[in-house]
Amino acid sequence: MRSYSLIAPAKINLYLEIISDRPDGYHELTMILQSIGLADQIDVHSISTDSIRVHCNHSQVPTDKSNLAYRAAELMAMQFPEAFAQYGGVEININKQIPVAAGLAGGSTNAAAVLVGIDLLWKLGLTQPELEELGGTLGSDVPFCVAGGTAIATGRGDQLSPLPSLDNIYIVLGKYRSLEVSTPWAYKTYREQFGDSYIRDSDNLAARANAVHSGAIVKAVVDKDPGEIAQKLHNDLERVVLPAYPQVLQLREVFANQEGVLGTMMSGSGPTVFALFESQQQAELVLRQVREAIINEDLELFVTRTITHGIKVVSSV
Ligand SMILES: C[C@](O)(CO)[C@H](O)COP(=O)(O)OP(=O)(O)OC[C@H]1O[C@@H](n2ccc(N)nc2=O)[C@H](O)[C@@H]1O
Ligand SMILES: Nc1ncnc2c1ncn2[C@@H]1O[C@H](COP(=O)(O)OP(=O)(O)OP(=O)(O)O)[C@@H](O)[C@H]1O
Repeated sequence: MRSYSLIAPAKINLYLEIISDRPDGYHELTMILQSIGLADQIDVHSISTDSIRVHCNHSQVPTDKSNLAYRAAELMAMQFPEAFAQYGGVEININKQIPVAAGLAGGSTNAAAVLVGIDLLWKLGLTQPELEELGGTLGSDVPFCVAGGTAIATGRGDQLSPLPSLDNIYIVLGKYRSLEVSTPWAYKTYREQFGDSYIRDSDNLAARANAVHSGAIVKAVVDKDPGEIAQKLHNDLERVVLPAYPQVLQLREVFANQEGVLGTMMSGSGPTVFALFESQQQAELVLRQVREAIINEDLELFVTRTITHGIKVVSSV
């Protein structure tokens, strides 16, 4: 095969708790990550020159080396120079549907798809843990994007433990097109404001265990109880992003006041806000109500749902 098309789903954070900072400059986290139906399509194919080329239909997405998909291809070329020499270069087409810089792991899932696609193109036969490990060198969210489904993520977000799959919880996503939140800014601001409460004593296991409060939502996920999951949603980064972005706070409040919303929260470092629903009908109704409550063409709204997979191959030629 010389060409693969892959679906690269976005993620939301059902839970994000910051435990402490780390010597490597990252933060120690406890998260629950969830793949959702909103996805980009990534096409990868071999080309005769020994170069990496990226094309994208979205004007805000760079196509040079700063694109995470480009960096994923470059990493594969460096790790597997013989395969790169044998199969030649790679052309990557990104059909972007996931809002950019939105807290939905758009770049990370594109990178994950390129790792999976090149593994297939070059017949490397890498295992999922090997792909996840490579992904971790590109970004903290990339290993989850390879695996997908529902998972607890610890460490800097790259250590994954799968949870039972959550299928068909319906979701409305809201994002202001012109608002972007920088992930490094969000973590840095959090550290400046709340760093005093970090548990830095790595030997004090009891203190670290007490610092993690994810037990109730993990139980709700294991019980597959959407109402209970929605009650236990949590994201520490809301503490810095909501005060700095009043529009995001307002959107969250509008969601919270709609009938049928099980729960609402900001995803990752934002600014996307999501709300959870029992049915697609309720989700579509609330989308229309929010559109009427906030008359602003800058606000984009999507209905989607939880899904049980990460990167998926849809065709090969
Ligand atoms: C906000 C989340 O999307 C939630 O899933 C992730 O924690 C961020 O994942 P990501 O975008 O893949 O992040 P990376 O590319 O690894 O890191 C971007 C920047 O975010 C900060 N960062 C990220 C992850 C982490 N555990 N601690 C951090 O402090 C660091 O400043 C880092 O330089
Ligand atoms: N393939 C890509 N898709 C989208 N953005 C990319 C990509 N590669 C690089 N970028 C750059 O990365 C920045 C962050 O975009 P991205 O959509 O990945 O953010 P995000 O969803 O907030 O990520 P995360 O949830 O992992 O923190 C953008 O401003 C964009 O310039």
